Amino acid sequence: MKRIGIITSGGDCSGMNAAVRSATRTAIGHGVEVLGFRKGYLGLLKGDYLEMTSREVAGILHRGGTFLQSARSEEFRTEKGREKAVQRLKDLEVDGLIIIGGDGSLKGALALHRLGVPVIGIPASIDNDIPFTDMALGVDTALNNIIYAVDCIKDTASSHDRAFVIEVMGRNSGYLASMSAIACGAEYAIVPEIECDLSDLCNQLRLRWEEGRSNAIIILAEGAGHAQNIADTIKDAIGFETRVTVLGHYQRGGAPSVFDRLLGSRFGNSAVEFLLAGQRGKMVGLICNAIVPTLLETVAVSEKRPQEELLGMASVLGI
Ligand SMILES: Nc1ncnc2c1ncn2[C@@H]1O[C@H](COP(=O)(O)OP(=O)(O)O)[C@@H](O)[C@H]1O
Ligand SMILES: O=P(O)(O)OC[C@H]1O[C@](O)(COP(=O)(O)O)[C@@H](O)[C@@H]1O
Ligand SMILES: [Mg+2]
Repeated sequence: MKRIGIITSGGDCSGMNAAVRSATRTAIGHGVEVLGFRKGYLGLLKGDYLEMTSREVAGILHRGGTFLQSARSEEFRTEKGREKAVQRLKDLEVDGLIIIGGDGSLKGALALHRLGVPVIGIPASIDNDIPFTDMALGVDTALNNIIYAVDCIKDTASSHDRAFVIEVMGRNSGYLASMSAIACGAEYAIVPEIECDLSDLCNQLRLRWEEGRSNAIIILAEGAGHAQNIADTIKDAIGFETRVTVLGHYQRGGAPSVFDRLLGSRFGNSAVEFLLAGQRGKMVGLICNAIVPTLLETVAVSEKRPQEELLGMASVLGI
């Protein structure tokens, strides 16, 4: 291979820059040129790229987001769009592509692989909903952001005897909600994977209220319910004064944690090594602390569910 491309696609997350830097420098170390396409599949379709040098990726390791920028592209979802992307790669004499992104971007990577493009995917999404990797890039930093915010809210909740419903990200994934509930000692986590019985939640909070616990933290994954409705239901059922905080995109930014810097560096390095060694249509994943490649075909048809024992632990520790 003489020239490869790199893109960051879908929801951005901290650690993407570490992966771009590592992949770029690994390729350059092998004498391979690197093009960094801007804004994910959008830049690929437009032919909007940067010629990546070792200097180009200097000073980005500690920065959140992605300096290549990210986007969601409707055109790439169409067959015509993907054929245009393949032609663009041929015109630019790009022999292989590293795709850093979430579940959707990795499905796009599989589509390109089926069209004959040598691709390796890197899982990057704060949702941690991608199978065949214990952790995706960005998850650890997002969790650290959340626990900082929840700890702050706990101080004010206890000062005023209030219950807070704190909405965290995860439209279809309860990972951030359940793990942050354990890490912050929240009373309850509401996740999309498990039906929430609001009357049961209120009964439990009432028991605690009667025992003298006059504040509560309920962490809600954004896809699992409406924060204000839940807060109103708790207020009506128990008499707790309630407040809602939506953490929103704050969770996705900020300097990557040590874990995400190391993971991004390992993913970027292995992705290029695998690509140059002739592996095709695979995703690198972290499994039992080793970087393991899995076929994108397998990743696409598999589902990652939150670990039942951790969800159970979240409810037991909230007592
Ligand atoms: N099934 C699919 N086939 C082809 N391309 C896809 C598919 N799903 C997503 N994509 C492409 O990947 C982009 C990012 O996907 P999205 O789901 O929005 O984010 P993420 O990768 O973070 O999950 C989409 O805008 C689209 O261009
Ligand atoms: O960036 P947007 O368009 O506001 O989307 C928000 C969604 O992106 C995420 O932050 C990350 O999801 P993806 O990595 O799959 O894009 C979700 O938790 C959230 O629901
Ligand atoms: Mg996604």
